[in-house]
Amino acid sequence: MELAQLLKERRSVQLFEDRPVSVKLITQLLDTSVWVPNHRMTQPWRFVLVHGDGVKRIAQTCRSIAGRTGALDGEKAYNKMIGVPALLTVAMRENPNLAIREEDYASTSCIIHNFSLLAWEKGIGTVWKTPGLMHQPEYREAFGIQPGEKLVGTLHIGYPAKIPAAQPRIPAEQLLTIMDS
Ligand SMILES: Cc1cc2nc3c(=O)[nH]c(=O)nc-3n(C[C@H](O)[C@H](O)[C@H](O)COP(=O)(O)O)c2cc1C
Repeated sequence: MELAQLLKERRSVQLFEDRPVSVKLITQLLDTSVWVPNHRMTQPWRFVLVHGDGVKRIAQTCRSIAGRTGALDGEKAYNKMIGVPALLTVAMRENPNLAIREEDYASTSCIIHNFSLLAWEKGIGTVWKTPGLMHQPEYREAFGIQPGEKLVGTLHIGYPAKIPAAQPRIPAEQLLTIMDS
């Protein structure tokens, strides 16, 4: 697939087939995804992949957080998670220097999008999730996220059961200022 087509046709997928995604393939895609630009080459990222019975454990954690905080319907939170074949949580070491931290976040975000595109090319769907509950200690603990690490998000990964329609983008022409002097 041409890169331009891949960029435009990738969608965030919320519903997945009940079919596992190979851990070997995910690892290979990740190994390509880390070839991002990274000022100072800090490479502050790390990944936690949860699949199989692990997803059930995370779904139970989400239900328990929802029950405790009352922010979400516990069963809804559980059911949303239990249907996801694989969860990839991306963590980033938080540099005390704000400028470096922002650069690091930019690079880590590039990895996530690289991964989503490479996965899409293989017929695998993803969605980058940053739910409110990911800031809760139990969610961080469930993925083994350490103090001093930013949880950048959790990617839901699987073969798409439904591909959502594209949401229109503002043409870049309307957002572009060109200066020639
Ligand atoms: C930083 C970031 C956080 C996101 N968090 C969520 C989320 O928590 N839940 C969700 O359903 N989608 C989330 N998304 C996906 C967006 O909703 C999605 O990209 C947007 O609706 C456009 O759809 P598309 O990716 O299919 O083009 C997130 C995307 C980004 C970049």
